[in-house]
Amino acid sequence: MVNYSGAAVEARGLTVTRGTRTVLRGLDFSVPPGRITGLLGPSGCGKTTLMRAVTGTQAKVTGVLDVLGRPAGDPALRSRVGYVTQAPSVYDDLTVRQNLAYFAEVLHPGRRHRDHRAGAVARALADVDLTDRADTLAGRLSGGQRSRASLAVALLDTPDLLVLDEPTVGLDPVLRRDLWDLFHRLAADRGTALLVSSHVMDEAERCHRLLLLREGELLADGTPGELRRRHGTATVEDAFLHLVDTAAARAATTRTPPEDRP
Ligand SMILES: Nc1ncnc2c1ncn2[C@@H]1O[C@H](COP(=O)(O)OP(=O)(O)OP(=O)(O)O)[C@@H](O)[C@H]1O
Repeated sequence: MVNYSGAAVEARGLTVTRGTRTVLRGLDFSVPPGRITGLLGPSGCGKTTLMRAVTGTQAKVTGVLDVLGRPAGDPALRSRVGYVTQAPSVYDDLTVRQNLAYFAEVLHPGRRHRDHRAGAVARALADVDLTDRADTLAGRLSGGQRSRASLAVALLDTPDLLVLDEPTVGLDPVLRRDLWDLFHRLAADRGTALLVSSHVMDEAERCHRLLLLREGELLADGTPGELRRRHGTATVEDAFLHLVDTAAARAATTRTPPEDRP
């Protein structure tokens, strides 16, 4: 269960520049514990950059960004924040169990942690339903199994915050459903806060809360139901399109000199 008070992530005026570009512009948002927060938006809008900032792997971050009550990137957060990037993070020439044992050893080296490591490896394998594949080389797994093996690595330390960058890309509908069921179990049973990015809008409906991002700005923040009601739409996707069109129209009006406006 969680051992911090308040939000898992609290951002105020979060701004990130990459190269000469401002990629995130003054974002205010929070990520609550025990809930799945979806981060949605078109390719290139800044989802990965936001996740990198939260996990302390992004340079040139300004504003306030607190994670589990500490500044993002604080060394004390290392074992409490799990991050799964878009690229699988397992070694192909090791079995799934050997991969997990290796990462567990990095996290908790030494003989005195041996029993703890064995327990953590067995639990992570069961969490992602790969126990029966534990002795298969990672290089021989299917795409979906490799994604789940990477997720198992992030689950080794039962993190309070799990940050997942497009975890369901390329998975078939059954695997996607199973993964979302797992995310819901982690949130409900362990109080884990999940921040999950996707550009698949039907996954938005599976989240408790949504952050809709476009060109580095937060277009909306609320539950799927709130977003649908606020914009009078049947789906979150329609609400998002409505917001995008409104933002584009506003930007066009701002660019047009007053004397040229009708
Ligand atoms: N190393 C970099 N240097 C400069 N700009 C970068 C760098 N990496 C990414 N960007 C730019 O930052 C912006 C946001 O990229 P980011 O990867 O965060 O978007 P995204 O929403 O995660 O996209 P996708 O859904 O395609 O993964 C993009 O316009 C991208 O071109």
